[in-house]
Amino acid sequence: MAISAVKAGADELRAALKESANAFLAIGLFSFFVNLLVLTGPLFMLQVYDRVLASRSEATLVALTGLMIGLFAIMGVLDHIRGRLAARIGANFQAKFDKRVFNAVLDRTSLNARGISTLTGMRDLDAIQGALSSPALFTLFDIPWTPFFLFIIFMFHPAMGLLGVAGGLVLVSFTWLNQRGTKADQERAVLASRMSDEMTQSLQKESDTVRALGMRRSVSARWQVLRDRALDANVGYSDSNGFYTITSKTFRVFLQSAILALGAWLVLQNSMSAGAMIASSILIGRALAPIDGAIGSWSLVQRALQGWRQLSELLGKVPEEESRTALPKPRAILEVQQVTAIPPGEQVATLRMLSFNLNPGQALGVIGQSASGKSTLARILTGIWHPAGGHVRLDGASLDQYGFDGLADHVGYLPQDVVLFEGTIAENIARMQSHPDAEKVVAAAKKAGAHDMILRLPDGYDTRLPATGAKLSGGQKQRIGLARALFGDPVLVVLDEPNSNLDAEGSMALNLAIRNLKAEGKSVVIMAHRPAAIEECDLILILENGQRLAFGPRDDVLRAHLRNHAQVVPGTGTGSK
Ligand SMILES: Nc1ncnc2c1ncn2[C@@H]1O[C@H](COP(=O)(O)OP(=O)(O)OP(=O)(O)O)[C@@H](O)[C@H]1O
Repeated sequence: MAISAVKAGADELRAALKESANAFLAIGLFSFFVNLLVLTGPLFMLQVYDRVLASRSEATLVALTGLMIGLFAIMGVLDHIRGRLAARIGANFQAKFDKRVFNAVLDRTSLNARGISTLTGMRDLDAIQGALSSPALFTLFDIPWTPFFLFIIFMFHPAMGLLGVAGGLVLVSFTWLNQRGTKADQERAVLASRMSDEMTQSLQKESDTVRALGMRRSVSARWQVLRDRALDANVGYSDSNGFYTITSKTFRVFLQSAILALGAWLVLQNSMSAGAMIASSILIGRALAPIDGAIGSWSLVQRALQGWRQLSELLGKVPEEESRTALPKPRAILEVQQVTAIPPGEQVATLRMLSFNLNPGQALGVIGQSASGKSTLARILTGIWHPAGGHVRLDGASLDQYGFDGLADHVGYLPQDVVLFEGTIAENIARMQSHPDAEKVVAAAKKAGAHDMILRLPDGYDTRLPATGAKLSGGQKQRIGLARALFGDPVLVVLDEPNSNLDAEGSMALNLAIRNLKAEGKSVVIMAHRPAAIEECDLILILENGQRLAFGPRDDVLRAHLRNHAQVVPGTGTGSK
């Protein structure tokens, strides 16, 4: 992984934090006054012990108490405000990245790249948001005050100061040990629960297969192993973190008493006043609170840091798409020039130096054995994958010049496995637009020859589909998938095995749709296994091991390369090879 990509991702995150610079400054300012007001308690004690008790003046006590109440009230308000500011920094950060991370996660998933789990993207963002909004943030602002409070204790008596510093050092070592002792456990816990979540998701999706093949016991055993691992790591983490948290808390309480004991001894030696003894005890508690807080919120911070690293990597690997100059609607002229394709994260090319042209009104059938590269070509033509070499041009412009969303307006795609989303049939055809234009939806369905089939559904176009699209048969899904591909009047339509689930009626509707597209001057590419799909094709491309074996007019290519061409597409002549 290129370090520069991670750096670019981290820079993007940092830039977003910089946008909250004013809020950070305000928190700094409020923290300044909050910490200054912390002196209220010790000063009050100092006055009560050394002045009120000595003078036995009730009026002074009342005045001091009134002042103390006022100052504490101000401190409470300021502390509350900085809490609200922190919550807003976290929320702004999340709001800024929600869409960006969601898109990056989607792109990353569709690229199917290795090495980074896309599931963590949103959780990483939540973790950073959580840490930014939590009191962990204040630790950063409060810790610089620790030396100041220790200095005041020194002023009371050097021995008290030394005890405070020694106590602080012990707590810092606890923090360090905590960090070392829990990091591995925490990372293990996050990884294990991520893996079990991913498995749960994929099993949920394939629950029918799992049940039908009696795989429930074996997959649940595998899942259980992951769950147990996550649980083990979590318990380990919680044990060690808990140990350090409790030990440091107890130590801090002990230190407060120890400093009282030392103070009392110094008072007995007449080296210090009783007020200073009490004030020191309060101050030491406050001086060491941020260190204690750092240990307590360590898991939050650690998770946020891990999230920061992972998000930097994700955002660095999937840079934000630059805004492109919108191009006019292209003509259906497709040029594939010396294209080589390598699946993301792989080394070996699955398409090699492939070239062909397609003109308006032409349909190309792409045939070839399994794994010959047909679906790879579909992904390249739709811009899902970028060519590792060569160019794909639509009306002269390479596909990336249209931008990802822009391209989708011009290129329709029917994938091999049609997945419909939770929503109505109309929304699905309209590619999940929330208020789809009914006219366009019906036009696309009619073009796909799916209109009548949709009307026969219980609620017609408003039939609601569950997340799995489960209500429909394979053929119905494929026909709605075709309507979705044709929505918005694309000029190039790429159909990957469009008839694998179609009955005779569906096949006829498909062929009619292809004929109509050709008549409208669109171009169509059909990846085909079944002969019926290439009936309407003018051209044929035969792929073998990712290379072009033949390309040309359908009948010529079939006659030259297939022994049984007459059976493949009836009416293409009688000669055989
Ligand atoms: N996402 C991917 N990651 C890695 N390799 C892939 C990926 N998709 C396809 N391949 C590889 O690319 C090669 C071509 O696969 P492709 O799906 O393009 O073939 P196909 O001709 O469409 O096959 P089929 O007719 O069985 O659908 C195969 O060797 C396959 O293993």
